[in-house]
Amino acid sequence: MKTTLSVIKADIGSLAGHHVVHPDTIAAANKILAEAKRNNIIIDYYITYVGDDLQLIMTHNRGELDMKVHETAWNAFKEATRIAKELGLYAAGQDLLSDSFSGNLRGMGPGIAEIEFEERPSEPVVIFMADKTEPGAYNLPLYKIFADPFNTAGLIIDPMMHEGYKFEVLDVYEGESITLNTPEESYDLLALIGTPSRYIVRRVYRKHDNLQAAVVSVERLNLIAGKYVGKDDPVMIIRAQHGLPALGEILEAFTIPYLVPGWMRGSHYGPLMPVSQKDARATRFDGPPRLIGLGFNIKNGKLVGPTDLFDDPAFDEVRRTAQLITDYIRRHGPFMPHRLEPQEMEYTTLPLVIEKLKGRFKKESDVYKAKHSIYSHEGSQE
Ligand SMILES: O=C(COP(=O)(O)O)[C@@H](O)[C@H](O)[C@H](O)COP(=O)(O)O
Repeated sequence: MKTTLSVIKADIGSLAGHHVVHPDTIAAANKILAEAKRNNIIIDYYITYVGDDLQLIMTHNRGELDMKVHETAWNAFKEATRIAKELGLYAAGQDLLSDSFSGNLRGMGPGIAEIEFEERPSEPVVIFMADKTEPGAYNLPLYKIFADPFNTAGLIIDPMMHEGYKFEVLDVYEGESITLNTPEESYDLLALIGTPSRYIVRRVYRKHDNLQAAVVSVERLNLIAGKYVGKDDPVMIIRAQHGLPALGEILEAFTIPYLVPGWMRGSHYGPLMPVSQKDARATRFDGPPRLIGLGFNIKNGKLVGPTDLFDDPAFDEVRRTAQLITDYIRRHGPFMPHRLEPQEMEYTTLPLVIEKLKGRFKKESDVYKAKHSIYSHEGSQE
């Protein structure tokens, strides 16, 4: 029988601002998941958080997008929201865009990463969870892990990996997807995923046997809601070892605190800082964007672990570099390239401010007029 690993997350309200999940809301979600386990809807579960996002990690045999599993997650988020409201936590129920559950959670606000597989004799998985950024933030490490031999030695050395991997990329503006093969189509792949706000790596497969190796939650909240409702704060599952990238090759991709969009008001680029669970809280300028990584083994659907992967001095220098980048880029204040580009600011509250100034602009010669508005997607470079 196949096992499904479902990681479903939502911001249902947090303590002292968009900062950290409150333990009482975790306890509320725990009651619902414990009951689902007793009723054999799920086999096992683990609940955690990164910043203000509540993370439900569940195993079962029901496949992806299963109604009962998704309803369980929905009920857990609803119950946690009820407690968040009782405690007066900030932005209670923020990511629950709908009032009632209908079939599965797609398009309802929570982020979803699910993967169904035949368990190998030993099944190591890594779950990454980020706060104050968006799904395209995983494009860069996924490329490094599955396509860059300077990161992943196994691409050269291990015959099971040597043929390469297939990347399924979603265009979130057009609602289309494309699958590209590496290494032969690497440049085409990079041409797309170098624009991570639009082209998001959703799944990765090993080429020679189609084994699925990775999945990302691709929901972009603001595109779904049509307005700013917080950042998507994506999760990613990667299967490791024995013909897949080794744990250390997966973690190697996070040794540079690369710049991601998000941070304060979802409107700024900042370094993605890998931290331990105890530091998974947004502080400086509501950030900097944080990433945690938990490692598990899955045996007959049971979750063995976790191990807190960035709780390690080997990542101290990465964090220090992230602080230096933070200091440097913060000095740009409201100026690009710290602040996001206009197309992305469209989903924040900035257009309301600009709208107010509209009547005060005076007509000038057409020489100064561009063919397209910078706030319109039409005719843009993307
Ligand atoms: O990005 C943020 C929240 O995103 P998140 O909830 O983590 O998805 C924060 O920086 C807020 O935008 C900021 O704290 C202002 O919040 P409000 O006062 O507008 O709620």
